Amino acid sequence: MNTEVLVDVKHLTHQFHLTKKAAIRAVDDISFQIYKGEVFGLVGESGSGKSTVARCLMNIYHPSAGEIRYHGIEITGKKEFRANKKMLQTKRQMIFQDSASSLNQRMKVAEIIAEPMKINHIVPPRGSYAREAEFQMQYVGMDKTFLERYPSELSGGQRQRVAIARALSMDPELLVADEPVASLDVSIQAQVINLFRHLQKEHGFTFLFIAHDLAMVEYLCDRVGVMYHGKMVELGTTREVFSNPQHEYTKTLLSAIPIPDPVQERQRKVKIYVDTDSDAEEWKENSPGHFVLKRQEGGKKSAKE
Ligand SMILES: Nc1ncnc2c1ncn2[C@@H]1O[C@H](COP(=O)(O)OP(=O)(O)OP(=O)(O)O)[C@@H](O)[C@H]1O
Repeated sequence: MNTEVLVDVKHLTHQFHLTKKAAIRAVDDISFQIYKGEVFGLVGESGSGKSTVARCLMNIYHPSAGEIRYHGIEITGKKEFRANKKMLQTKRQMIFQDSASSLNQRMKVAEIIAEPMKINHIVPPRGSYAREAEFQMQYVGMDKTFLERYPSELSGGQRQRVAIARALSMDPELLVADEPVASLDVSIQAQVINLFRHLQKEHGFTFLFIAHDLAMVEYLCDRVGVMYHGKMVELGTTREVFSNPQHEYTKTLLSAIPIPDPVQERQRKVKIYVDTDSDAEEWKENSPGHFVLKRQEGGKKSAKE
């Protein structure tokens, strides 16, 4: 396995501030690396912080703490980001779960695919934007007749292929796909997953694949990180994690029929950190399904349930 590090995440933390005094810690001090050319899977239940990690990696969110290095460059710093903006915007591409809202509904497919090349002043390798769009469409298994259609005239699977074609038009080094098949029919999911596998092998991009479906992760990924409550509780090769899970949560995830555990269910609540006892009371009352913690100096927390 190539162990050249492309993305190096150290002590990444991200909080969403709900009010001046209350915040959700979506990602809580996690560290991991993504190697060049590998498929890295991020799994975990809904709300465990996967999308927040992805968005921090893509500079969509500015992390509350920690650092992210891409090719050794610290990209959370504004100065470094600006100095490397073109490389970071072209060489890292992201595909979202819902292509219906991530694609511009007023543009035809040909324009959608060519748009990032135009914005980034990239000369199309095949001579014209039209030819480049046609090539990318065929690369993702779609007929060129679709180029003249609007996203609303396509099925969910076709739209997701267009989103992939658009991302690949940038010749990315890192592709981040956040639950890219979650909104598709099961039969179409398999096609798109196979397409990802084929494209990754052929193109060789580094791939961060976010999913909650373990079968897909096992099929696609070289290594996997398991997230739980904003923490990365397990990290290893897919084979290691699937054959010998160490963390209780991973074991639960992997068991074919998860057994409901009232203690775990209680812990599964989203944590909200607040400053005072009265805030805690107020949040507790107004936020069923949340676990309210009082912030203490030195980072220690005490439960206020
Ligand atoms: N913009 C936001 N404002 C406030 N809280 C947010 C925001 N985005 C996410 N959160 C909260 O942060 C936590 C982590 O959310 P995140 O979307 O990163 O999890 P996830 O594992 O990707 O979940 P899913 O699989 O449902 O997308 C959740 O508690 C979520 O409610």
